Order: sequence, then C-alpha cells, then structure tokens
Amino acid sequence: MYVALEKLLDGSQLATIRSALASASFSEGASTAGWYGKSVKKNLQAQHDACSRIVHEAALRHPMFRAAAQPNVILPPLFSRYVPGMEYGVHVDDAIMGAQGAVRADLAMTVFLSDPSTYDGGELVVELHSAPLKFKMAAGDAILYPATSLHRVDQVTRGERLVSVLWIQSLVQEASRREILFDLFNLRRKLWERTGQTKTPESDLAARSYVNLMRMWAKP
Ligand SMILES: O=C(O)CCC(=O)C(=O)O
Ligand SMILES: [Fe+2]
Repeated sequence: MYVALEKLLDGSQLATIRSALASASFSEGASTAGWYGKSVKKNLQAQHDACSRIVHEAALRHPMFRAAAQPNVILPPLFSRYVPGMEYGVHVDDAIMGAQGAVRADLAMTVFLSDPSTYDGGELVVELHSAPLKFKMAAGDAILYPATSLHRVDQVTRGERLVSVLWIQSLVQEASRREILFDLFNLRRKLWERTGQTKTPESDLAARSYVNLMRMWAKP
C-alpha cells in the first residue's frame, strides 16, 4: 500500500527545518550504510534532533499516517540531501534497524522538503514487476511505502533535493492486514461524513469490526 500524505508539514515547520538544516553538518550517506547499501548510496545525510522532533510529531498528528501505518515505533527521522550527480541506487531497506537493533522496519516514509520546481531528477522510484512507481511531491507532502520494496532515488541533475526519511515498526506486521484496517478506518470516516453523525447502527458495526480486528492483529 502506497499512501500519499498531503501537508504533513506546514509552511512554518518547513521553513524552520530548512533553515536549521542549512547550517547542519551533513556527512556521506554511504558511511551509515551497510556493505549492501554502500555501493549504491551517493547522498549526504544528517541527524538533527530538533528537526527530527518536528517531523516525528507532525507524523503522529496526521490521521492518515496513524491509520495507514498503525505505528508502534517510529525511528528518529533522518535528513538527506542530494545535489547534482547524487542518487541512491536500487536497494531494499534493512529489516532490523535502530541503535539497539531492536526495531523492525515495516514501512518507510519520505517527507519531501524541497519545492519540486527547484530541482530536476530525484524521483523516488519503486521498482514493481510491471511499471515503476515514481514519486516527486510538493514540499511538506510525504509518501508512506512498504520497506519491503526494491526502490531507488534517481540522480539529481539540477538544484537540491532535501528530504526526511524515516522507518516505522507497525503494530500490525502484515501489510494485507494493515490494508484491511485502513479500508475500515476510511469506511468509518466516510460514513461519518455522509451522515454527519458520529453514531449510527452502521457506524457502530463498522467500529466493532475495526476495533476487533485490531484486537486480533495488533501486537504492541
Ligand atoms: O530519499 C528517499 O526518498 C528514499 C531514500 C531511501 O531509499 C533510503 O534512505 O533508504
Ligand atoms: Fe531505501
């Protein structure tokens, strides 16, 4: 499931992050990659606690993020910069991450921080068996995607691509189950939008199915 999250960050959060990162120290992304990623990772990466907190809190406040990811653990968001010539070749993200190596990466998220008109190239490309999926979104928007996929970042040929990347361990490990829960969440929302009532016999039944499937499938 690929879920686009519009306006995860607002204009003032973007401005704060961009100005803080302008003076942050970035190092070679390859230095944090394992042997597998090293050969294809050609970008710059930074950790920045204050900016990380802004992204983390914004994600948790976004109802679609919560419903689609069912987050259990969110790893501290990192920041990547790509200038002309930089790219990240095809790879799959590690299964287990985190300082203590105790977090299972079920989902990955890219939060776009640069206005797409300011750089060329730099699409996040997910390799599918059919046609590849390409994402280059407005600044502040994010794409949530399965960490299980083979994906890459196309070479940047002009300007600067700044993104925040983060990984999530979900309460619901299995993607197909997360998708059913996400559908039920959206069904409940649409029922509510249609009727303007939070409680109807239909919404009670939808709520019961959602909550009881969570009870069955969630592993806190
Ligand atoms: O920059 C992106 O959109 C994704 C980068 C990526 O695949 C990674 O950091 O593992
Ligand atoms: Fe990746």
